Order: sequence, then C-alpha cells, then structure tokens
Amino acid sequence: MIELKQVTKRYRSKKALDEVSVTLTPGKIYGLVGENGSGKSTMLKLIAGIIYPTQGEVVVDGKRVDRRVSSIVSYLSELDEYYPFFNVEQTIAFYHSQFSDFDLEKANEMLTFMKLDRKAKVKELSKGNRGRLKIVLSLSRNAPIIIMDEPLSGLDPMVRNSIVKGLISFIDIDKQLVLITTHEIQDIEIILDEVIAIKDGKIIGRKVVEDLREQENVGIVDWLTSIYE
Ligand SMILES: Nc1ncnc2c1ncn2[C@@H]1O[C@H](COP(=O)(O)OP(=O)(O)OP(=O)(O)O)[C@@H](O)[C@H]1O
Repeated sequence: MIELKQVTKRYRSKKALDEVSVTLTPGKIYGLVGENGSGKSTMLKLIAGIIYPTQGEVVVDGKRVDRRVSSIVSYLSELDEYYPFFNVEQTIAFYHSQFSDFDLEKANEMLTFMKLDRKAKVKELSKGNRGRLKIVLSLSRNAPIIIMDEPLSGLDPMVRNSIVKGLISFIDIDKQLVLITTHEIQDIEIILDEVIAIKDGKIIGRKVVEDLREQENVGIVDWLTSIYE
C-alpha cells in the first residue's frame, strides 16, 4: 500500500506537489497522468525514497519513507541508469546480483518477448530497445510495488501496443501494486484499473477506468479533457 499524507514538495521556490493526499492499494494498476511539469515524476521519486517531502509524509507498506526503499519498490526512472559498457545479458546479471527478488527466469522470458539481443551493448541499443530493457529490468523483480516513469516514451507507436500487452502478462496483479506515469494514455488505457489526474502539483481527479467506460461511456482522454478545461 502507498499513502501520501498531505505531502508538499518544494524545489527551492517551486512547489512541485501541493498538499497531496492519496492512498493506493495492492492488486491494481494505476495511471498517473498530467501535463509536463505537473508533478508526476516528483510523486514517484517520493514513493521510491529518492527525495523527501518538504511537509507531510509518504508511507509505503506501513513504513514512513525516510530513505531509498529499493527493497520493496521497483522504480523505473525516466533516465537511463545503467552501465553503457555492459551488454544486455551482463546488465540482467548485474540486477540479479543487486536485488534478491530478481526473477532470472522471468527476465529471460521478457527478453525473448521483447526480442532483445542478449549480446548487444547497452550503449549501442536504439532508444526504443533501451526502453524495452528498462521495462524488463523493472518487471523482473517480484517487488510488491512497481513504479514506472514514462515506460513507453521513445517507443515506436507500432510496438507500444505489443509492449503494453506484454506488461500485463508480466505483472503479478494479485500481489503487485503498479503505478505508471504516461503521456501515451490511449495506449495504456486497456491495462489500467484507475486513473489519477494531476495538475500544478494537485490531484484534480481520480476514476475507476471501468466506471468511466460503463457508467459515463467515455474513455480516459475524454474525461481528462473535461476536467482540464
Ligand atoms: N530538481 C529540481 N529542481 C527544481 N525544480 C524541479 C526539480 N525537479 C522538478 N522540478 C520542477 O517541479 C515541477 C514538477 O516536475 P516533475 O518532474 O515532477 O513533473 P512531471 O509531471 O513529471 O513532468 P514531465 O511530464 O515533463 O516529466 C516542474 O515545474 C519542474 O520544473
């Protein structure tokens, strides 16, 4: 479970999150959406314990986050954070050595699914293939919480669909809580349980995706357009 309690985060004079309170429960895939600079990455970094709130508290699985919580949170950052001279196989082996919950068998299945060349040097991979490798690394962990910052950015529109289908088959939805930020809302809509909209550091709406479809007969983009106006 993830709880943000009245969380404000300031970077010098800039308020990136403004008294945000939200509770996310296991067994669901959440989408966090909002314009550039609305505070999405800040929220993910607070949950991962990479940065800390200016006010309020972040609680993950019952514990106040006061340091990096990499043992329970698998965090896929927006940035490329691996050793460029390693090849794909060596990168997988490195992650396996770092995280006790890293599932080598799952990683190998995902590499095959993503059609990644195990011998290719990371620095020589295309942006799209680096994106695929990042997804493999983060989903290969049997961590209770998976947070992914823009997992589809840089991926070709033609392959996004198959990657999204892959995401769902490699997430253990009975046990894991997944939080994804994305601008590619339409591509990811199919796998989301709930969507949370953020604007200027405040949560301005939250919906169960099935309710939007069944009760309001609209998709996420229609709903976002209506609340952002
Ligand atoms: N390290 C930092 N120092 C100063 N300001 C920052 C820092 N990181 C983020 N900000 C500012 O905080 C606000 C929220 O940034 P954040 O990266 O959380 O937004 P975002 O919703 O993830 O944006 P994007 O969709 O562009 O990735 C922005 O105005 C950004 O410029």
